Amino acid sequence: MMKKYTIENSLIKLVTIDYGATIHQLITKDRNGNDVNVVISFKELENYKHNSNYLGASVGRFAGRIRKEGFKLNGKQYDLYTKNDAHLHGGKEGFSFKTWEMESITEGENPSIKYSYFSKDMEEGYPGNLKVYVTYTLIKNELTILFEGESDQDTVLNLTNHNYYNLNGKGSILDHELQINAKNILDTDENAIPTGKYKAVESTHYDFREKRKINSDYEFKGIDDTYVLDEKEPLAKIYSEESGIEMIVASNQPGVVVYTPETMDESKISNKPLERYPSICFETEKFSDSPNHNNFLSTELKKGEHYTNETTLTFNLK
Ligand SMILES: OC[C@H]1O[C@@H](O)[C@H](O)[C@@H](O)[C@H]1O
Repeated sequence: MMKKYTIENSLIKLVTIDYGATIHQLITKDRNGNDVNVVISFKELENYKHNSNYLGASVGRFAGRIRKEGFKLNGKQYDLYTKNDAHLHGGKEGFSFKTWEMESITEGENPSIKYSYFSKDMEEGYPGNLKVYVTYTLIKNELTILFEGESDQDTVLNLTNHNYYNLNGKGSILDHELQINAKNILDTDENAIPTGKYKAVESTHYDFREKRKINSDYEFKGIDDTYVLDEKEPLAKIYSEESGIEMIVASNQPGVVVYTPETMDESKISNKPLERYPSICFETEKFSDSPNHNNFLSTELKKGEHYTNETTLTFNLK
């Protein structure tokens, strides 16, 4: 049985489940004071077990992709599970498909909930006994998602949360206004594996350096790419005129995978109705395939070293 836990303050209510340490619902108020669930949610918790979208889940041991040849660490070759010629989101059964331990939950002004997961040495082909944690904390109009980890051997680690946002709680994100402070995205091959080069967003539908409606200026063709974040706040910002809700994304990570599926299986989802391009993910993380690229920030986690990925979502009303 999956266990569901709710934390809330006067502005935000967060419902998580221990399976995948998943965010099930993230509820805030629109400008008329009505509740809006700003993430896409499955109706039945059971559906998170067959979650090929990784809806709301904590993703690991390696969020994103690693090339089919695996990787080398300290001169040793590590082979990984592959599908469609790539290793995706930690393998066949990554952290999104594990039951995490609920470590602690607090109430009051700044409520929080902390989950942990212990990944054994060589689980999914990765070296090192690894303990990871995710802590969700609400402070006023902010949700902070803090991932931490420690291993007893050198390993690689790249964690992220996989929420699908829609600031109206339904419909489409095409009318949302988006800003991403990135002049480059990662260039990728036919298997969505980075080539190691950057590609300028200038004069393409990827360019959100100036805030604009997603479907304006360029024909929107969907995005499934890594933005290389410029060190400028905010990393990303999204706003819906309809609800008046603005969400600001801040993170200590170098990249954000922006993913906008064209459709989602509405029969299993509680947000209704859904339209074309129903949601957008902001997966703040290090780059895909980093273990095979010396020019990318390293995803190596040395024995005993402490890993942190801290991402904060701020909700404002306009
Ligand atoms: O459905 C899960 C999705 O996860 C994203 O992070 C990834 O970039 C997409 O290609 C897709 O695999």
